[in-house]
Amino acid sequence: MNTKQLLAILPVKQLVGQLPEEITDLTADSRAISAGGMFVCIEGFTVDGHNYVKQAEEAGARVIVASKPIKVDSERIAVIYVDNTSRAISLLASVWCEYPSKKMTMIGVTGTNGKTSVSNIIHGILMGAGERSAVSGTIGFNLDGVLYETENTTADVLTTQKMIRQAVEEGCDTMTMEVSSHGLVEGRLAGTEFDIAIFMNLTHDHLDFHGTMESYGNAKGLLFAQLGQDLEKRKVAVLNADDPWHSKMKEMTSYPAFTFGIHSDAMFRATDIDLRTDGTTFTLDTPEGNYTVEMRMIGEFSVSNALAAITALYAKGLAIPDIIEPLRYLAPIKGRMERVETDLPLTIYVDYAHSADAIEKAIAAVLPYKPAQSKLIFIIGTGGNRDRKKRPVMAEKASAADYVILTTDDPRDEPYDSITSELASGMTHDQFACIGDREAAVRHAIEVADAGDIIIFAGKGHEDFQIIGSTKYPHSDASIALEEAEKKFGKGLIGK
Ligand SMILES: CC(=O)N[C@H]1[C@@H](OP(=O)(O)OP(=O)(O)OC[C@H]2O[C@@H](n3ccc(=O)[nH]c3=O)[C@H](O)[C@@H]2O)O[C@H](CO)[C@@H](O)[C@@H]1O[C@H](C)C(=O)N[C@@H](C)C(=O)N[C@H](CCC(=O)O)C(=O)O
Ligand SMILES: Nc1ncnc2c1ncn2[C@@H]1O[C@H](COP(=O)(O)OP(=O)(O)OP(=O)(O)O)[C@@H](O)[C@H]1O
Repeated sequence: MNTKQLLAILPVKQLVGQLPEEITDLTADSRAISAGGMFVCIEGFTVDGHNYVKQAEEAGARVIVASKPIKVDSERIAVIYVDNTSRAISLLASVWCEYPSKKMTMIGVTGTNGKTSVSNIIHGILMGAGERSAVSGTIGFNLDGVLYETENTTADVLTTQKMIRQAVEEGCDTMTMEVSSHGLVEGRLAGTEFDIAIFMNLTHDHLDFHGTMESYGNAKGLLFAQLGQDLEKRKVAVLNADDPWHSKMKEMTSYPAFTFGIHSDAMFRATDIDLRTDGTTFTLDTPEGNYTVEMRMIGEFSVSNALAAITALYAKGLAIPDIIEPLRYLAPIKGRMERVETDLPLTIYVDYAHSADAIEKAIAAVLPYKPAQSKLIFIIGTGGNRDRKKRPVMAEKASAADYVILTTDDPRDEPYDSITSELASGMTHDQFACIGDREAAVRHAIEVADAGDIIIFAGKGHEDFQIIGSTKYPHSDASIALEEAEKKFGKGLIGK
């Protein structure tokens, strides 16, 4: 790209050296720079990008954007000094990618729980309806059926713009993004113009980062505030009327709000809900009449997620029958109360619940169907070096199961005992075991299981690793469980 065109947007404090005519690449990662590129030094939580100038120089960077004095070979490299490099990369990213979000319908989904589920339901319905669609979030960046790995739920600002541009180039009509509170606060969505913003819920999580629920709620509110004020644009807030925080989100925007709910009066409401172990049926009350919805996902929380997706797609302009028909065939979302296919005398689910509310909802999804003499065994862990206040609250909710195994979920540098004992302090009964080593915890679940029991392995969901120290080790709850179950119950497993 022409350098002057790229830099026109930037408030430059000082330029040292000679700018090249063209820039071949833009990055904030010295490990990813290519010859002729521009490297922006970002001060992160862990390291300072200004310390990687030498690597960028060696890799062929031609321009460096910095906010602190740096030393380079000024014959070869131009340095642009700005006040704030994080702000600079946001501005540069939008110009570099040519404001791609304006060229598609952009849907943002926020909330403590349900972001991955809702965004993938929307994507699945659109794909089922024959549209080209992209979705980004915890599971990765899915571009019209091809999955790319991502580091964060909401990627950094440059990666975000590059993903949206790629979706535009691939001819996608819609991109749905999971919007985390971290992403909003850190400005990762700068330059992303959303058309539809969805709010799911706000419950205890991430208080290590946000401090209070109020500040956490305000962070989520940014998605709605950032819809803007240009009333000539057709933008819609889609809000969960069952969550009290929805009125706060409504206050954050002047665009119309479409509501959905199960327990509250809402524009899109689910009634006559039939929750089963193999799927769910409900009546959908809408401004355009009533419809019967059938889907393969289980639990009341999935009804809420489906309502959010239906309401958003209606706001986008789809006819209701065209939304609910593909929904009927949609496979359950990976790692979200996903039943492991086996011919064992056990029912096994893999789930991603790692907040108190999600644990409560996951258990409630199966408890009513537990055979009379059987147990519900629930395995839950928390991450090390992260929000510690949520541990006892999570265990309190897990106590709804008959037998609970308290373990770790990416212990990082924290000792196992510190995690499991803080979890144990919230248990309301004594039918539990603390087993910090997650593999041993999974094996223990099978050891204590009898024919007819239900086991939920919670917290890992789609993830296939466990982070110990700073190393990612391969780990699959389902594979370990099936291997152990094969020893105990014999052969004939169909599962993964
Ligand atoms: C606390 C936090 O937000 N951390 C994010 C942040 O990392 P950081 O500030 O530590 O980055 P850093 O390692 O200090 O690097 C600073 C700069 O130096 C550069 N660098 C670094 C090393 C090098 O060799 N060369 C180099 O140029 C980096 O590219 C970067 O530009 O910037 C990184 C790049 O964008 C993110 O991947 C990282 O997310 C980490 C992995 C993380 O765990 N984040 C969590 C808290 C988070 O954001 N979670 C939410 C989901 C929450 C939910 O469950 O709802 C999310 O959206 O993912
Ligand atoms: N609407 C909901 N309300 C409460 N719990 C939910 C809801 N949807 C899903 N869950 C529970 O939360 C877990 C995580 O769901 P999902 O991945 O969709 O949420 P998320 O917001 O993307 O989570 P994360 O922010 O950690 O990526 C699920 O495995 C399920 O147990």
